[in-house]
Amino acid sequence: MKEYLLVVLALLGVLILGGLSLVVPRLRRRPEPPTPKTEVEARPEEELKAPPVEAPPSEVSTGILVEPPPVIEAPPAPPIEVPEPTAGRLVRLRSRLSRSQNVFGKGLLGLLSRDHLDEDTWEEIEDSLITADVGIDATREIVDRLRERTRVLGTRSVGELRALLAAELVNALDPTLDRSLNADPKVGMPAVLLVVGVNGAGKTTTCGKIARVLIADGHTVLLGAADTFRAAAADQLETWGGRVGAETVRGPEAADPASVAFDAVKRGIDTSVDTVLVDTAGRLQNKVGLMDELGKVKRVVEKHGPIDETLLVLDATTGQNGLEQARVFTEVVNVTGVVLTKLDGTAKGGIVIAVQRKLGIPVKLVGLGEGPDDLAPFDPAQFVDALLGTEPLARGA
Ligand SMILES: Nc1nc2c(ncn2[C@@H]2O[C@H](COP(=O)(O)OP(=O)(O)OP(=O)(O)O)[C@@H](O)[C@H]2O)c(=O)[nH]1
Repeated sequence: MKEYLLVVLALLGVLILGGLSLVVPRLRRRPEPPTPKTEVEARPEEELKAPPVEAPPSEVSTGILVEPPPVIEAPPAPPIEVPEPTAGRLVRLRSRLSRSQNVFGKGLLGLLSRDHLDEDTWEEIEDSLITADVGIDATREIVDRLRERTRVLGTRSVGELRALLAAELVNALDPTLDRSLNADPKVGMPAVLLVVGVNGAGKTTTCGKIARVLIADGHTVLLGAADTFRAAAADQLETWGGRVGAETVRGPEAADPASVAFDAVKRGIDTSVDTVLVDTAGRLQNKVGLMDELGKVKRVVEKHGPIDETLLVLDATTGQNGLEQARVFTEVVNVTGVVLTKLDGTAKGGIVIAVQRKLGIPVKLVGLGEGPDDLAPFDPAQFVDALLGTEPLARGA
């Protein structure tokens, strides 16, 4: 009996120990926080079910032709612009000369209208002209002639004085000079225009604007990007050309400018355009190597035939300093015309007179703003009318 009791107790002990080993680990383990459901998991199952995909009916099984996927067309090329006509541009842009108008129209006319034109007044007139960059020699001539004519005239009305001043200024601008652009082709050969000047004068912009001037006047034009020094210049020129449908010939970066210019003229001959306009890199007149390079561009282009026009682009805001630069250019290439840019940004509009006197070369075009058609053929009478604020038809000089 005792033995039987011991066996029962031993069995009970085993059962109790076994039960504890099952319960204790459960009690020790801390419950894990529930992991937040992702947005997708949070959505009801129904929602997650993809809509049923219908298989396209097969042509074989249905006998119906399946349309091919639509062809995505390239965006249409921007329309070719029609540049403004060149006639009347200077009249349209006359207000751009407002800073110079203050000197000539208001300042000079005010002085001339004084009751007594004494020595001090004449000195003031002289100073105004010199400040407006007319240049000393031209100023002396203009003032001497004005003194003489006002003395002869005796009493003077404002209208008469305005007419006298206008006549003297037009005379100083030499209205007899030929200012037309030589841009007409010869038999089998386009006219070739070379555009030169110092850095930042506005050559590339002016090339683009000249292309528009020529196209407005009925020419076909090809542009040559021989400014291989400034990486963006060729892109800039190409954009200008693209707007008016003119092709641009360019070379690889840092290519020999003479070879790009040569290729451009060759392409112009092959495609029978009327005019090839060659843009060159800006260069300082005192850099001998760069000036020699310009001479080479000219010589290489001339293997095709003579250059018809070499335009020197001058920044009007550089005033008298620009004149010395200009002189050196005329020694290296045969400059036939001047383009005076940025006249809209200066009160020194008299620089037109000084440039022509110093270089003996006509100003053919003037830049009066950054807009694509803000380049005008230069006309002395219209320019003086604009400077003096005179109505074009009212000027009786
Ligand atoms: N206000 C005004 N700005 C002008 C005129 N002509 C050119 N410019 C500006 O002058 C700046 C220089 O023009 P660019 O054509 O790049 O000059 P660039 O001579 O080719 O320059 P480089 O190749 O560096 O020698 C540009 O911001 C033009 O918009 C103008 O008549 N009036």
